[in-house]
Amino acid sequence: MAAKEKVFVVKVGGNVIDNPALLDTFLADFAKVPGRKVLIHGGGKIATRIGDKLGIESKYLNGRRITDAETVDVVTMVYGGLVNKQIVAKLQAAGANAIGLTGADANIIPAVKRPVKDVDYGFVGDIPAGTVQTAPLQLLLDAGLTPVLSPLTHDGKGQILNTNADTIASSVAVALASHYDVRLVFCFEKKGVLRDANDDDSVINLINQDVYRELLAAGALSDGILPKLENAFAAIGNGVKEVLIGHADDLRRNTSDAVAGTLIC
Ligand SMILES: Nc1ncnc2c1ncn2[C@@H]1O[C@H](COP(=O)(O)OP(=O)(O)O)[C@@H](O)[C@H]1O
Ligand SMILES: CC(=O)N[C@@H](CCC(=O)OP(=O)(O)O)C(=O)O
Repeated sequence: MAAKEKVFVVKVGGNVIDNPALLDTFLADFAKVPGRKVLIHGGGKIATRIGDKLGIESKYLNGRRITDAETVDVVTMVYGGLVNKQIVAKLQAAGANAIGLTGADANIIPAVKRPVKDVDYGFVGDIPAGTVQTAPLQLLLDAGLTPVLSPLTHDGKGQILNTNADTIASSVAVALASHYDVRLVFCFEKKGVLRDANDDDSVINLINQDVYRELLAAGALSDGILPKLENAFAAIGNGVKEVLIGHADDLRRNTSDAVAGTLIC
């Protein structure tokens, strides 16, 4: 069988997006990543700040934003508009022919509103296995374009849903893995997953299920690192060839043969 072509699926998070110098360096590096690539961005921090200005308080539970009717409007404007279009413009300036999309565009990411159990997350979308549509992404990639996806999905009935950007990255990577050799790289402002969240140099180079359980039991993981690891394991368990979690400044290394940060296996 012929070897599959390679695709890099890269996710960049809110702390990087909120730091203009870090973001510019990251986007310049991303533009230079050779071959087919997809960027997924977050922007939670900016949505929180703009929500505050509008008098709309942000509430999170288990790393997910509780998204009521007012909040879904804020995140639609911030993720689908401001953040997505600024990233696309910067990538164009850096020489990558980027095209910015939400998961509603071309029906790339149909989702299901999270059912109310103990908690009502509001307009938060879960992505059922096998629903991401790869055909539009393949068309764009074949045309030499670089899709830039915001963390918005839709329910097929006209409602935009807010979906954690790490979940989007993992689901897109898994879907593309049927067609390509996929390396998924989560980029944030730490050098990797840390054994001690207060010690930036305590990076764990390799995390398997046993180490993951041990870290959970030790209480070493909190906030946004929880959905990141859940999504990283979902990707590696469902056909994605390589999954890395590292610093935005290490993107060049993490899209080459070298690895900097945490490898998930
Ligand atoms: N053990 C840990 N290793 C790394 N980050 C951790 C750890 N425990 C908690 N965190 C927190 O998780 C955050 C990463 O999640 P998040 O802010 O959602 O990332 P992103 O910017 O990619 O969206 C880090 O900024 C850090 O504050
Ligand atoms: C449901 C949910 O929590 N959605 C996220 C989407 C943005 C995101 O994931 O941004 P980061 O990658 O910057 O954290 C939120 O609104 O915060």
